[in-house]
Amino acid sequence: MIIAEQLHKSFKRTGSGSGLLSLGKRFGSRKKPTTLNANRVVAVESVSFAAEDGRITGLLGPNGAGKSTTLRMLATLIKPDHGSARVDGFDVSTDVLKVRQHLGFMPHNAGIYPRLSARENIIYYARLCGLNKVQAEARVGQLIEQLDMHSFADRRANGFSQGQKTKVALARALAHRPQTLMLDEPTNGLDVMATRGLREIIRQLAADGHCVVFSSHIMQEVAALCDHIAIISDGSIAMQDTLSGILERTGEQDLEDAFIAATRILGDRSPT
Ligand SMILES: Nc1ncnc2c1ncn2[C@@H]1O[C@H](COP(=O)(O)OP(=O)(O)OP(=O)(O)O)[C@@H](O)[C@H]1O
Repeated sequence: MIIAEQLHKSFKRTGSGSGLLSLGKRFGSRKKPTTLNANRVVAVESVSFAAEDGRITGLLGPNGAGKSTTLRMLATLIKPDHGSARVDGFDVSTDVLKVRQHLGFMPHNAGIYPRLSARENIIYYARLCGLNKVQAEARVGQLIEQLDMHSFADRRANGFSQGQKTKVALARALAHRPQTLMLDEPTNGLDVMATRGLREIIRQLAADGHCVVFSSHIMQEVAALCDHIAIISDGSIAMQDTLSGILERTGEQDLEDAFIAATRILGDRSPT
C-alpha cells in the first residue's frame, strides 16, 4: 500500500530560460504566474493519494504533470522537499532500505545495462535486492518463463527492441517479489500484443493481492485497467476516485472529458 501526503518537489532551474517563466504561466497551465519561482522548476506542487493492495491505481496526467517525479520520490530515488509518503508502512525519507525491499519500480526509460544480457541484468538486480546466487538464478528462470523472454534472455541488451527492454525492466522490478509495484508509463513503445500481455500481468499481480501503481497519459489504458484513478495536473492531484466516481463527480460520459473537467476544477481552486 502507498500513502502519499502533500508531496512537493522542485528542482533548480538550469540553462538560460529562467526569464521566460516570469513573463507568464506555463503553456496549458491554469496556475497564476505568481506561484512560479523563476529559479526553481516546481515538478510536484502537492500530491496526496492512496494506492491499496489488490488494486490497480493509475496516475493519469499529461506530459510534464509530475508523474515521474512523484514515482521517483515514492521509490526513494529523490527526496521530497516537503510532505511525506509511506510504502507498506515505511517512510520513503527515513526507511529507505525497507521501502526498497517492499517496492519494485520500473522507471520510464527502462535503464537496463546494455553490456549485460537480459538474464544477467535481472540476476544482477536480484542480487542487489538480497537474493543469493541460487535464489537469483531460480527466480530469473521463473521470470523468463512468465514473461516469455526465452528468445532473447541470453543476448546482450544492446540493441533490444522497446518491448524487450520493457520486459527486462519489468522482470527486474519483480525480481525480489515486492508487495508493491510501480510502473512508469510501462506500455510506452509496446505493440498491441505486448501491451495486452503486460496488462494481463498487471491484472494478475493485483488479483494476487499486490498493490500496483502505474503512470500513463493514455486515457483508454487507464480506463480499461484501473480500479482507482488519480488525475494529476500541474503537479497536483486534481481528483481521485474510481472511474465511475470520477465520471459521476464531473458529470461527464468518458474519462477524457472528465479529465479536462477535473483539471479545470483544480485550476479554479489554485491560489490567485
Ligand atoms: N531533474 C529535473 N530538473 C529540472 N526539472 C525537472 C527535473 N525533473 C523533472 N523536471 C520538470 O518537472 C516537471 C514534471 O516532470 P515529470 O517528469 O515528473 O513529468 P511527467 O508527468 O512524468 O511527464 P511525461 O509524461 O512527459 O514523462 C517537468 O516540467 C520537468 O521538466
